[in-house]
Amino acid sequence: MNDKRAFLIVMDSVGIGGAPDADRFFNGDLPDTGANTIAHIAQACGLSLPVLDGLGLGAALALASGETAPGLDAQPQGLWGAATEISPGKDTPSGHWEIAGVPVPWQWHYFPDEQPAFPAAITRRICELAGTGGILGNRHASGTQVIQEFGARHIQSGWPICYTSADSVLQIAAHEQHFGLQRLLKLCEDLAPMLHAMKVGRVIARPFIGEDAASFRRTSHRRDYAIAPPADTILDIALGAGRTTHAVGKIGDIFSHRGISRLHKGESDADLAGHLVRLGQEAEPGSLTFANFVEFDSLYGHRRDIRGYGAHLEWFDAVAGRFIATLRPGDLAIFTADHGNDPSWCGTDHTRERVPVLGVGVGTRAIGQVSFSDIGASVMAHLDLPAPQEGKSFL
Ligand SMILES: O=P(O)(O)O[C@H]1O[C@H](CO)[C@@H](O)[C@H]1O
Ligand SMILES: [Mn+2]
Ligand SMILES: [Mn+2]
Repeated sequence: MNDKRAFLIVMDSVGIGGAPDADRFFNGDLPDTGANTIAHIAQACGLSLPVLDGLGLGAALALASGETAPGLDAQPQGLWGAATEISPGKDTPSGHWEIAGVPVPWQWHYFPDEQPAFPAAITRRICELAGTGGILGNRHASGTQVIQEFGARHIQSGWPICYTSADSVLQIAAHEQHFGLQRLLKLCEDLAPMLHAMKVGRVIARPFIGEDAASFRRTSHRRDYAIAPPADTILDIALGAGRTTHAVGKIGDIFSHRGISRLHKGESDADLAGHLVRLGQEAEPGSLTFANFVEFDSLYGHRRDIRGYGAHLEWFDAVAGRFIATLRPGDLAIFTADHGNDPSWCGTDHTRERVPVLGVGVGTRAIGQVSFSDIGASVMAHLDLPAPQEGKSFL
């Protein structure tokens, strides 16, 4: 067997602008045209990313969008390029599945930005499963704001807080103790088949703790109940060929737990960084490690926190350096992203953008403009495994 290892690392929402179809995606009434996560953070507060920029982040930014950014001007030393998505959604599963060789072949169902957001049949089903007389929320919302607003009424009435966003999701926030964590997870799991049948991508359990608006806080016990990918992804192909596949962070949930040998979860990106560095040291010959670092998106992008996002990028850059130091000759590591989430943009939703493709282990190489699925095809080529249904290796 080929001993080479592959590491595919998704920096969730770290986009570089330039998506050719950005005008078809919206935050509120405003199209995503011009959104650029990396450029706008760098222009607002400067960025020092010696590792990622050294691989070619600034060069990829200029290639993707024609933008330059202060501090991102190194001569690329790695494999570098920019990837464009074709799936009709700017959500996390669409981005990851396409990276893994399976663009989304259907239109997702989105709930309208109206009140109520959910049709009566869904509300009835939630009430029946939860044993409650109603639901709270029932609209588009930010998850941190919705628990501030409805948390106290939730504790008092016992009704679950149900909300959605510009993504194809139905999210249910409920208190870990007053409602019960296991009860919330069971509710979401039992509700998911109805939603999946209508092409709603995910039902997401959003447990929280605290006793009043000042102390309500979401916990790391979030769980996503996602539609399964419609074809074999690189994880299915690698596992099916007898390779070990490591899923770090949300990857298990995103792929509906298919094609995964071992899950490595954590409370925070800091925990996941520990897993990634350990896997760099320990992952088996021939293995595939697929990691997602979610906090760029969940803590900073959706919260429109430009400085927080910038600081997290700089923290991650140091993690990337520590991880790269563990790699062995023959290994390939690729850093990329699944969509944008420009914290300088209006609204609170993802932004349609191109993403960087930054590789370590194959020398300095400009790959130019590629597609999301070329990333998965390249990982499979590196591992000497069959290509997924879409994509062409750039190696
Ligand atoms: O505001 P919160 O609850 O973090 O929701 C965000 O998280 C969801 C799933 O990733 C997205 O659809 C976005 O709305
Ligand atoms: Mn994402
Ligand atoms: Mn998100």
